[in-house]
Amino acid sequence: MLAYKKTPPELWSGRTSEQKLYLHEKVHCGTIDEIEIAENQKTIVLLGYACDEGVKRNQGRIGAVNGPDTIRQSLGKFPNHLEDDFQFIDCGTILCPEGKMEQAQEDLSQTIAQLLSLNTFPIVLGGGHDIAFGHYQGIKKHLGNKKIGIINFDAHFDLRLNTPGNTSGTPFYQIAQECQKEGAVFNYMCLGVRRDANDKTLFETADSLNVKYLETAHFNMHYLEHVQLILMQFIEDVDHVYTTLDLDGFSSAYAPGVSAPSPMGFAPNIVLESLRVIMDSKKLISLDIAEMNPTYDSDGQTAKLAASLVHYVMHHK
Ligand SMILES: N=CN[C@@H](CCC(=O)O)C(=O)O
Ligand SMILES: [Mn+2]
Ligand SMILES: [Mn+2]
Repeated sequence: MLAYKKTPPELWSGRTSEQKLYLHEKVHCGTIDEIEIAENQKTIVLLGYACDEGVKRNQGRIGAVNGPDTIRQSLGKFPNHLEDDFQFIDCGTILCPEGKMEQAQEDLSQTIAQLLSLNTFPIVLGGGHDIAFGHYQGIKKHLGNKKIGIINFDAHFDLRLNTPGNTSGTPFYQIAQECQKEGAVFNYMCLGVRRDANDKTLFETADSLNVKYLETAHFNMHYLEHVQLILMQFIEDVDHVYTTLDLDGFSSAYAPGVSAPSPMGFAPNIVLESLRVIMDSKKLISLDIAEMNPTYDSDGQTAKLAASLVHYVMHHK
């Protein structure tokens, strides 16, 4: 691995108790090689991807390099409702030395494949949305020829052509290209797409790649039944689901701390309802949260939202 940082346990802090009432008291920090898993034990592993090189290349506002630690600091203060025999591990952060995004993605991919082979459930904290390319590669390494469905909650398709180079705006185009080369189906759904944040060519690319998507106007509680239905139909067609949550899909009223904010973005309740459908399917193999940018956060509210999402997923696994 090119660059990696073990999480210092002091990063996790909060109220103290005798009964591990808080997540900072439940978590164990260690490298992937130190993880010991008892047979049949449920294990959730947090992994950081501290990289905003892709955002920089995409002409965005940098700062997401500090996303993973900020989410950890917020999450540590949350209550722990996990069963005693449930393991919660923080296996550190993949770093991205200046300009080395592709190497960081490769390191992420290797680590994800290893975590999945250990039968754990990874939750990756970003970092720019280039996290998705590395994360997907790792899942694919582990699953071989199985059908992977990608569900992205995002204001953006992130289907920009990577001919000028890979960025935080190209991950799903890169995956689509790879699927095409291998003669595999590209199973990609994007929920919360903003017409005012994706140009005409991106909609054309999405259509030509048979991407399933819902625009923000139709991704809210008024359309709950429809949202549930299209999610169930999408999930039925694949063997496993990889979910990626780009915080910039949320309205900036909820998530100001991102590289590219969305004043007219979606609200948390429809995301939680969607996550419930995904988790009930029992096909969710791995998840990440992208684009946490503490530089632009206000009163830690985006970090808290990200931590709430992690908390929700952890407690429904
Ligand atoms: N990760 C994706 N980012 C968006 C950025 C949009 C913007 O700069 O406003 C994209 O490329 O589409
Ligand atoms: Mn994105
Ligand atoms: Mn986005």
